[in-house]
Amino acid sequence: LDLTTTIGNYTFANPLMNASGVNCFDKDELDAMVASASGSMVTKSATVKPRPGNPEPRYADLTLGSINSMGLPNLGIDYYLDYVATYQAAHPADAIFMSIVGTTFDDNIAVAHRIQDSDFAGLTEINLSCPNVPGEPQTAYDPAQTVKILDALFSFFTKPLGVKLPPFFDLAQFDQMAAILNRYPLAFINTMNSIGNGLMIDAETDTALIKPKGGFGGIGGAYAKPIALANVRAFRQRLNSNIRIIGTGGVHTGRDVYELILCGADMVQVGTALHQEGPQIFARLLTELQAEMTRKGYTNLPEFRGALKTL
Ligand SMILES: C=Cc1c(C(=O)O)[nH]c(=O)[nH]c1=O
Repeated sequence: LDLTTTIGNYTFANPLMNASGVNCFDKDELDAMVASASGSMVTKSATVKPRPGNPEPRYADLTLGSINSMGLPNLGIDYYLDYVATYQAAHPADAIFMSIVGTTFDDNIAVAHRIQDSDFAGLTEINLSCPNVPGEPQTAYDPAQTVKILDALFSFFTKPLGVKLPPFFDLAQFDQMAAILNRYPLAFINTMNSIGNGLMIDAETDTALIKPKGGFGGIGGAYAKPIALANVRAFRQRLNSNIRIIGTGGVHTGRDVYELILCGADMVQVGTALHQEGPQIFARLLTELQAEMTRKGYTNLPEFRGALKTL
């Protein structure tokens, strides 16, 4: 079966990759992604300077997913630029993604300049949806701030650029956000980030599971799947066809991958399940995706991409 998928001038052998923040913090984790069966990979969202992140416990596995308030721990943009420079020299034909984020408007611009001025030849994902920087609202929930950042970025950034979005829950919000995004030459959007500011409790101690923010953290995993399917579908229905879509949220089986593509996804990222199962999950997901395609009589992704039926 043909699992190739394309974003702009980049073609990937298959649509699977990690979600930023999972299995991509340092060289060891990134090398494990390179060794996996994934079609591509993305680095942990990088800030201008390294960050230790929030106090622990800041992550917990849940029966139906995960909760995290990591607080943007990362080794800084220079570390990840070094890693991708080495990677590109060794894999000139394979494109990977770098994720960037700023805790202020100026930092978003500064970290983007670092990529623009580098030899990085892959795709850049700017994170407009980190829910766990105390005191900082998720950028993409503020339309004016989103416009301000995208106006500034596209005044100098010429490399392929996409945005990582938080989930939206109202059709008017889909309309408003899509109208903004359609004004820019985006290579892709990635929908979605974790569902911000959930809360889970330890039954023995009646205590919040994680320490930061009084236990509030982003929710991923099975809890996220219905929201991710809807966000992929809603943006596919609203965005210009030249803006591709990466679908993220709730992937645990090949059928989950299939359903995000059915809703319109070009690439599919795996977060919580990758954290819980490890990079060998990609070989399992590819086997299961191909089994589902065969069951449905498809031999490639465009045959069923966006083909969700409604009653
Ligand atoms: C980059 C910060 C993020 C984090 C974090 O580092 O707390 N967790 C998420 O679930 N999504 C994010 O975008």
